[in-house]
Amino acid sequence: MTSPHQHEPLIRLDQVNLKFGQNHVLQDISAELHRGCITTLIGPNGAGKTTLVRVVLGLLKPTNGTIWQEQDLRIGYMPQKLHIDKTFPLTVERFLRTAQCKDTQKMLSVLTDVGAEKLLKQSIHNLSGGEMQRVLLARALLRDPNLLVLDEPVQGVDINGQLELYNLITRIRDERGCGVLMVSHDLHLVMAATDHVVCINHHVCCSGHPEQVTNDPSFTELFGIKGSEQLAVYSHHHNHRHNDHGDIIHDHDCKGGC
Ligand SMILES: Nc1ncnc2c1ncn2[C@@H]1O[C@H](COP(=O)(O)OP(=O)(O)OP(=O)(O)O)[C@@H](O)[C@H]1O
Repeated sequence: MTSPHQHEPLIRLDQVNLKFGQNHVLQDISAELHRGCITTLIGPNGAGKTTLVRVVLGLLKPTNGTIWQEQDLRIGYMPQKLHIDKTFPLTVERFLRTAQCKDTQKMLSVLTDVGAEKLLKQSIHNLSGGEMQRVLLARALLRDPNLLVLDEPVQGVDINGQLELYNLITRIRDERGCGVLMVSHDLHLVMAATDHVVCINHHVCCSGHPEQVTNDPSFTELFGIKGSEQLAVYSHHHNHRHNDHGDIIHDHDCKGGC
């Protein structure tokens, strides 16, 4: 979908810092999210990805730095995990109602958008990993978001299911023209459809366009030609290393990576 508003900024972070006590988790983070643009946030365990997402969601206030957001910003959030007590009977319909939606037609519409319209009356406890992710995505769409925030959306899903979910996210972006911020735990694989990659390890290590995987035999072997065409490796060009606390050690021959 093309729109005159495409690529307009939705949210802008400028020199954002956040400390939990002595733990300086976010250090001078500057980034922009745009309409119609998929931004993928990558980085090692404990790098501050989820913390940054929580700042974007407005759940955490930065220690210092500024955040500008468009007046009409509506965020749809898909969490990393959801713990629902197995003894608590819950259908997909009742689960979607927890997003303040009582309109069954609207629920069916978002479930149809994610290819899960048959699941409305199903117990949430009987869903496969991929079905659960689709239902979580449908819930995020109920608010008609112009920014979708997805924390590890393919977690617990097999490789074919992952590719399907990535395709689905791209289609939703194309149809709705919304911006997408996606957290990925994988340093090596980001989908080719990602427009922008931001790698953080407390600070922004590097950011830019993902590189297309073309003739890498291991990718072709793992994912097949179709899959490898859709996956890209993000090359890291660092001019620094980190010590054990994540602080920067300037080094023009960076061996440590992010
Ligand atoms: N509410 C909190 N209070 C104190 N420390 C926190 C809090 N939330 C996160 N942290 C700390 O901040 C650091 C970054 O955590 P965060 O969850 O943002 O990392 P992450 O990059 O998302 O990690 P992972 O890839 O493992 O999910 C960690 O050291 C974590 O212990």
